[in-house]
Amino acid sequence: MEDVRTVRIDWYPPEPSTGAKSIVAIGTFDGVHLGHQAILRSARRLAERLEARAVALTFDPHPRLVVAPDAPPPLLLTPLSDRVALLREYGAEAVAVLGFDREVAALEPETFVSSVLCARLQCSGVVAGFNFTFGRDRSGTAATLREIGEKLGLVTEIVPPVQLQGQAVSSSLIRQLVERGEVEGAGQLLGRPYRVAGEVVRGEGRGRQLGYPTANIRPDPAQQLPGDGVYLALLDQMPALAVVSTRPTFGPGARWLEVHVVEGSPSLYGRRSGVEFLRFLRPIRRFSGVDDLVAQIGVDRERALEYFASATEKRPRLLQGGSV
Ligand SMILES: Cc1cc2nc3c(=O)[nH]c(=O)nc-3n(C[C@H](O)[C@H](O)[C@H](O)COP(=O)(O)O)c2cc1C
Ligand SMILES: Nc1ncnc2c1ncn2[C@@H]1O[C@H](COP(=O)(O)OP(=O)(O)O)[C@@H](O)[C@H]1O
Repeated sequence: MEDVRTVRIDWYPPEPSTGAKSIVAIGTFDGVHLGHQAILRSARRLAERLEARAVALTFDPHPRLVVAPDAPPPLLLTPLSDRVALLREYGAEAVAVLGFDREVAALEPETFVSSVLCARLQCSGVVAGFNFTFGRDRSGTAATLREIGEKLGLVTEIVPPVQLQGQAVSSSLIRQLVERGEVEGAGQLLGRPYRVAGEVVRGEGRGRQLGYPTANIRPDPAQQLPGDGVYLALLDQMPALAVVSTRPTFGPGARWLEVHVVEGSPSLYGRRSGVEFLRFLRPIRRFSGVDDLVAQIGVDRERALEYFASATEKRPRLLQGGSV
């Protein structure tokens, strides 16, 4: 397919202002981590210099789902709506979401740049990460992008890898940390706590009987959940304990995310709530009886109260959504 007029592009906000030239920050951007944030900052700076608009171009579904359909699907750090919001928060004035399919994946690199970037996005400059690949068989690399861009008169910037404590920041590294329950490390690479959002649904009412009601959150099934464990967390900014488990004490079932707000009794059913994971507290255990479980939850709650008392003292912005 060399006619790209039919390639689907959704804009956020919906109507791009017509005629304005754009500087396009391009990538899958899952996680919108420190490396992605550096790309967005470069695009914003370039846009200001060239009096253009900073646009983030991202792909949905995740390209790996399309190019490797038989492999297990990658679990996302940021479902699309979160990703779009974060791209805007970190500097994109508009976000363009390219409907990624086999035809887009098969475009020649030159066609992608001239027809998608230049014709559809009115691009006058492009910014990508050092390891960006695109086009047929991922034959386009950052170097190819620079080469084609220069031929077409585009300003091109390639952002080198961002490192933290000697490690290159990457979505797959963050995914591994989240999966292992290392949410603090993941948060450092993201530049903010790892967040999972979803609707609060009714459970079996057991939590309330135990004296510790828990809001059951139903996340997007395509999002990576932290590994099983009890975590210090914020639920819509409220200090909380988040539990990821199969509830082994009551006979293992499906994996759930549930959250106990440590002070107060907010009414949460039906609401869309966000859980920010701050720190791993302990692994899940199978208790021999309900009394032991309740005693342990009491200890967990004490530790949470202590943590939040000292954290808010040291970092007053904690409860206003400041990074921890
Ligand atoms: C802070 C906290 C820690 C918990 N830890 C465990 C645990 O280690 N093992 C376990 O089987 N259940 C644990 N639970 C209990 C269950 O996950 C769950 O809260 C209880 O079964 C209530 O379920 P319900 O939502 O159906 O009412 C914990 C609950 C809380 C609030
Ligand atoms: N401190 C609290 N933390 C979490 N949820 C609370 C809290 N206080 C009240 N709730 C409410 O109680 C509900 C959970 O009660 P629970 O008995 O565990 O119910 P169920 O398992 O049936 O959802 C939550 O969805 C929320 O609306």
